[in-house]
Amino acid sequence: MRAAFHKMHGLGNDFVVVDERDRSLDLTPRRIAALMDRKRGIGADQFVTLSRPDIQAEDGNADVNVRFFNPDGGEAGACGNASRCVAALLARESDARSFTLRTQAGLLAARVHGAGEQGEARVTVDMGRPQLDWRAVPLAQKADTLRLPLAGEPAALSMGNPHVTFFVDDIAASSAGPEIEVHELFPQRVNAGFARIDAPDRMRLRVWERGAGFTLACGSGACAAVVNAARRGLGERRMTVEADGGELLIEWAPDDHVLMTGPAAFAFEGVVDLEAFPR
Ligand SMILES: N[C@H](CCC[C@H](N)C(=O)O)C(=O)O
Repeated sequence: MRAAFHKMHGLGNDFVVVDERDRSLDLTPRRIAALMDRKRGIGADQFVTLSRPDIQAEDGNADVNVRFFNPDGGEAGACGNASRCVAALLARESDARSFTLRTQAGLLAARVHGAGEQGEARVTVDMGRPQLDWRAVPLAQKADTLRLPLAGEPAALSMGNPHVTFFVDDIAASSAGPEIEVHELFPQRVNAGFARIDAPDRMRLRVWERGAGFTLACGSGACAAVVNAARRGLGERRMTVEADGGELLIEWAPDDHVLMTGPAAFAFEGVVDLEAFPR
């Protein structure tokens, strides 16, 4: 079975996007992982599938259903950079510039500001409300998510996927990612962000992503880091987040929704023979 795909990225956090709106593809976790393999497959940080929304769904009509998968084959409830890319893709198909994406995290509103054919679009996604309760992160036991009982006293929350944020002085020294990802406190594992506050409205951030390792940028991680910084009184509710791959603008709005604005770029398109990859 041959499948068309779009290779896209948000600040270097890159994705293979496949479209199942017209036909289902024979995708298994093992095949998805193989397609993301940078040596054997197309190569990407995450794999994204689009499918037709169920118009009977009680939570309102979405333009598209979106699922996100990590290189280890695990599924993630949210992916900020990929959400911007999906909106930019939809903006190439019509004159519309506002879209509703149904993800595991819920319905996300996206607005595309100028979708260039090959250039970068600038997209704002409403990533919804952060979930601050320990059960929502989730944690394995009751704890104050503002200061977890771990070295470095990080803060934790869910953006539809689990995040923990360490506030550090030396970003380069942040090497605890792999251990934190699989720490027993996080039954669904966790994305570990290391944030250095440079000004009340500016931070530097690196994220060891669950199932992927350090990436050039992490959209949901940037949302988590800004909310956690504001909760701790370390930053304002609107901050520029400087990732390795570039900058995102994050605002924890007065209505408790987190708005993320940044680029979405088209790299190339292709067709892949899925049978060449193990089921
Ligand atoms: N590794 C993340 C998913 C991708 C998040 C990141 N790429 C983003 O832009 O939000 C997780 O397992 O929850």
